[in-house]
Amino acid sequence: MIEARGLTKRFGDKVAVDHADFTVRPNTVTGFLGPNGAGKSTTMRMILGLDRPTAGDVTVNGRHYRDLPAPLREVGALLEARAVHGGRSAYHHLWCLAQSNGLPRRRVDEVLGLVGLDSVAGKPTRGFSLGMSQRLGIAAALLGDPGVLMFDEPVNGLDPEGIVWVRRLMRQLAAEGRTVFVSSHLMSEMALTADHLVVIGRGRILADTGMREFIDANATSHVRVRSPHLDRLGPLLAERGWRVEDDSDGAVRVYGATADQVGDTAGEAGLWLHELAGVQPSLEDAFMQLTGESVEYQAGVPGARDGQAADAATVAMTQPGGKA
Ligand SMILES: Nc1ncnc2c1ncn2[C@@H]1O[C@H](COP(=O)(O)OP(=O)(O)OP(=O)(O)O)[C@@H](O)[C@H]1O
Repeated sequence: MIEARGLTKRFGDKVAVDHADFTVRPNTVTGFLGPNGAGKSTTMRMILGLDRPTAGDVTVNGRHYRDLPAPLREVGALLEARAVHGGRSAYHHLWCLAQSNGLPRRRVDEVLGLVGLDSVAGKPTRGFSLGMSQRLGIAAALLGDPGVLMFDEPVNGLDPEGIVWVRRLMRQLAAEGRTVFVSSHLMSEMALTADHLVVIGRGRILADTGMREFIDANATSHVRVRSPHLDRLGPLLAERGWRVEDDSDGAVRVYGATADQVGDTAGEAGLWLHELAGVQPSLEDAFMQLTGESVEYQAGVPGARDGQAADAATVAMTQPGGKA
């Protein structure tokens, strides 16, 4: 279990983490989400005692990291996959870590096998791809067989097979009763991996909630409709009080209605439909909705208002079939 209370970190004038309260529980994969610069790495570094909080507190299993008698046996972490002495082999790197934490040599072989690096164990890590470095970082995190695991962007640089492997590993570690805290920018991946979410924006905790609850609270389902008669159907739908917005490729999104209601409305008016589908909101939809305001680095998008974030660009309200 990881518990943060009032956790705060300032770098000069910059408040990187601002009175953060959250709990990361066992038996669960907890996703740590936030836009670039939101404070994820700083939070993880404070959990591991690498950065000292300016105020507040964070504990692992009720103790500060620095007070843990055998840290690697209690917490395993992957923060910077590349932060490995490049001249050492993967085996040597892990063996050094094992020795300094009183762990047996056989554990090095076990974790190398677990992450699929046994065939390159003797090679210097400077020749490793980012994906191989990630696997080595995961091996190091697992070395002490700890109950608490933290991974900062673990699927960075991994190929699709590697991504599926990490997903299964995280879920398996949680199923074994461990506390798994993982950050990732890949929303679709996070949606498949995490049960619980801690969302941070500009250093503040914006949500600490279940995955389903988070999506339901921050995004709405809609009905996607394509029709050669949108110019007539749109006003009919709007008359019934449903919100109609342009979707991509000439389709529209209808909010507030079920697919049956939209289909019936079209049928009663004798209008053809080429597509009618109920669409559940994604984690990405909910995340963008919640964090749009807390994006620190915003990119301009052609056609968007000044300073509007590319990812946070909102779908323009239009008359169905008309122009934005
Ligand atoms: N050592 C430091 N000195 C000054 N500012 C820092 C330092 N470390 C982080 N920051 C600032 O604190 C804020 C939070 O940074 P942090 O790296 O924790 O964010 P993050 O959520 O991990 O971002 P990313 O997803 O881009 O890795 C940023 O504005 C960053 O520039």
